[in-house]
Amino acid sequence: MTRKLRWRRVLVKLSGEALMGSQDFGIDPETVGRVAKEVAEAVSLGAQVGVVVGGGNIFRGVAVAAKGGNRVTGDHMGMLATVMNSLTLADALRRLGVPARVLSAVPVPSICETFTQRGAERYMEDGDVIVFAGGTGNPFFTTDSGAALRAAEMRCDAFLKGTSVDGVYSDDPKKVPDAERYETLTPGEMLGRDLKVMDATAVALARDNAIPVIVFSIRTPGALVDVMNGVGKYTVISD
Ligand SMILES: Nc1ncnc2c1ncn2[C@@H]1O[C@H](COP(=O)(O)OP(=O)(O)OP(=O)(O)O)[C@@H](O)[C@H]1O
Ligand SMILES: O=c1ccn([C@@H]2O[C@H](COP(=O)(O)O)[C@@H](O)[C@H]2O)c(=O)[nH]1
Repeated sequence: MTRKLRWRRVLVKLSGEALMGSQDFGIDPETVGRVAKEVAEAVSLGAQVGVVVGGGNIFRGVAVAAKGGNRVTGDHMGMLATVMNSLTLADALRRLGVPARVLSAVPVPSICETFTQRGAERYMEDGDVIVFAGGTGNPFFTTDSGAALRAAEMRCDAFLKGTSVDGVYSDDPKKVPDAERYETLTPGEMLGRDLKVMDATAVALARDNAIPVIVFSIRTPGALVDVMNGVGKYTVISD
């Protein structure tokens, strides 16, 4: 018996920091392999999958600005960091036999294709996993906003944010141990309470396009497939 798919097409946002594994910086190949396997399993359920990887394991523009440097240059470097993460994830997917393509909002034509909505649509319909690199292509944004933008452009049925915590809490659970996890929240509640797990632009963009956001822990093995099957621990943000 074939299980009914919860969503036909999903955008999976993976935290850059999750790719570090137990390291303090950079890319841990073993962790990338484990995450790629989980994406491959999501694909095997029959869904069309787009992925956005953050860059926090390598570089964030705000870190430059905090030290008095040029924020725009810092953001350019951050976007290039997401290209690096995307390349390694796509390679790991291909090693598992999953066709994967990196489409970057920042043109680096000798390395990967430049993002166009039409190109991405064609590849997704063919069943390729698209790894959307370079965020929005603009400074002063984050990959969460880039992911919400791609989810809207690609008409995804859900935006699955895989991060280092297993949902949205009443406060940052890493700082406030007795913070409570929400099962569901509306985007209005999320924005009104200024909850920080993802930026307000991303929440608003998903809300305006009626795309539910599911926040789950990509550090928990199997959590992505559980979310696809509607089980496990996560928070749903939707009206
Ligand atoms: N109310 C909250 N509920 C849950 N997490 C929160 C909350 N407030 C702050 N956080 C923090 O937000 C973090 C997730 O945001 P962050 O931007 O660090 O991750 P990311 O987007 O997954 O990573 P990256 O930028 O590397 O892609 C969590 O690690 C958590 O500590
Ligand atoms: O649209 C975008 C997306 C990202 N950036 C820069 O990249 C880093 C890494 O992304 P995270 O979302 O923080 O993981 C980000 O801090 C920005 O510096 C960008 O400029 N525009």
